[in-house]
Amino acid sequence: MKPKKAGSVRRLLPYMKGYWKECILGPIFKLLEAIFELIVPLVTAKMIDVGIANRDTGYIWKMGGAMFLLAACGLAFALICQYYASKCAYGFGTALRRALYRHVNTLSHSAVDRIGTASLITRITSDSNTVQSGLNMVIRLATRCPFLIIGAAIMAMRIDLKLSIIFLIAIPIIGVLLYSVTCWTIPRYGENQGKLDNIARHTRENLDGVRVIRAFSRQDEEIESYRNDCDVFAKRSIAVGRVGAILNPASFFIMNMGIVAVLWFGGIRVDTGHLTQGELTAFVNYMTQIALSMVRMAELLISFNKAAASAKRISDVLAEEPEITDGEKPLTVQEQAPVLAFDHVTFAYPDGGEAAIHDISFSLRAGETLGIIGGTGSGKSTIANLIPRFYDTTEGTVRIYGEDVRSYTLDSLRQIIGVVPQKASLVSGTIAENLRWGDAAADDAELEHACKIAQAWEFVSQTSRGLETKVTQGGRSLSGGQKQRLTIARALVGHPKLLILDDSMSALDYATDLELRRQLAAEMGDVTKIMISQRATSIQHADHILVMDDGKCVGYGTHDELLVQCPVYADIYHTQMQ
Ligand SMILES: Nc1ncnc2c1ncn2[C@@H]1O[C@H](COP(=O)(O)OP(=O)(O)OP(=O)(O)O)[C@@H](O)[C@H]1O
Repeated sequence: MKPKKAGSVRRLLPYMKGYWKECILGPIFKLLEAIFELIVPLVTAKMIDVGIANRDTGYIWKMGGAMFLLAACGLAFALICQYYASKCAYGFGTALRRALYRHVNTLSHSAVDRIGTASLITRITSDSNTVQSGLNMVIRLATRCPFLIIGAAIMAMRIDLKLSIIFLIAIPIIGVLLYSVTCWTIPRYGENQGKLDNIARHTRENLDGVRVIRAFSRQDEEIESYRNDCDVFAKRSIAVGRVGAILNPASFFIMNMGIVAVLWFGGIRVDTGHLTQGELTAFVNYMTQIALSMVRMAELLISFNKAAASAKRISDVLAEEPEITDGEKPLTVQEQAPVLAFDHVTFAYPDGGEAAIHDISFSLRAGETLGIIGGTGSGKSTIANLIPRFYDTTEGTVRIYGEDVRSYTLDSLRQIIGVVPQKASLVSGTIAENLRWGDAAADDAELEHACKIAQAWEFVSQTSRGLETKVTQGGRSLSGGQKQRLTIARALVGHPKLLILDDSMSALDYATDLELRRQLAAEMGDVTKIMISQRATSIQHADHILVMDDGKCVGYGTHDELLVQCPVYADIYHTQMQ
């Protein structure tokens, strides 16, 4: 197994491809807006010192017009910047979400188990949105705020250097405040997203298991437990928000105290003739610009920190290298070689402790059927999971047509295998759309044929729309047995060479189970089948039966042989026959 690498925010940069132009032009237009903003106080000063002092109405109108023009240009530049920022941020967000979704689909089952589906959903949705908003904010403010702070400070210093000492004291105080709050909040934003994962996991489990919750009258307990998760998230978010919220008023307070000082000492300097009234007004305007920019800078930092925490979480997923890597050659059918062989296979789930199966060996030729039986948790599904490489073996080799499954490309390997998982799962859409997952090109006649073998045609044909009947999310509109039959039909549509039925007939009544097995034998005689079941009657006619107990093979042979040689099998069979 490849070690898990830590993600870095730099990993997200490639998704900016195609948006660098907007990312550069946006801040340039914002800078132009800021330059116009810096000129306004100078025009105001002229208006007061020349226009008002000399009661020159024409001059006042002229300066008023200049201010209007500056404002109009500033607005136009701001709008252009907003356009570029949105285009870049939304484009980047979309590319990131797509890449993340694509990458999650390449991850091995163990990586998905480790990260958790709920956390993956939060990362694809909430975290991507946070990064997207953060980028939008950075494009709009990251250059403008420092530029305005430095620019306004220089302009103010040009007006009166001595008076500037006041904001030269105020700015570092605010800087220290910003730095301290940022250092405190950054790690907490990351932790909070983790709490959001808990809420997502809880929501998912509760919605999936809503019927069980009602059956056990657990609504009150589940609501209480969900409320606790939400409370923890809310409390932590409020705590971080509170500290973040100090920034605005504290920065304003410090800057406003500075403005009071400027007005106080500036008034004295106006009296002594060192400063004009217009210059003092311009000075105060620059102070206000600095204050506002500092506050916006604080908001930017908060937004940036949130985005950085989310970017790290996304990057961690992107850093996961697919453990199941593609083999080199496409699978080709070899008539002479066994279709499937397990050669001393041992497998332990990552983080699962002891091996789930130990030293399993068997071999199957074309058209043969293997029945696997054993108690709960004995390792039956684990054997099935290793064939299409949902997991790779820890020791030993799984071979198809005589070659290690790892040598084949995943697509060609999985194309010849029809898997019917233990948990029947369908997606929203029509029955036909679900069945065509097996083979997108299959026509209606093929779908009908597959349904007939899987004993699904009877109920499908009875619905008013037949194959075009809608299936609700997860197949909730169907009974357990109907879902199982459709998932079997879906696997058959793909014309597999190897069919794996993982306890897929448990919801069928005995007569349907029998008829299904008859049809499979008659219509799919050349297909190699693995039938996992808890029912001895479902597998007793198989060519070979593998008996599993606590991860070990405790019997291998035909039904008659095992009745004599394998006490575990004999026990299961006789108990079920009673
Ligand atoms: N994703 C997983 N991560 C860790 N351990 C797992 C995982 N899946 C299964 N196991 C463990 O591996 C062992 C074998 O599980 P497996 O699902 O193969 O049993 P099974 O015989 O198919 O059981 P059942 O008949 O109940 O479906 C069990 O102890 C189980 O707890």
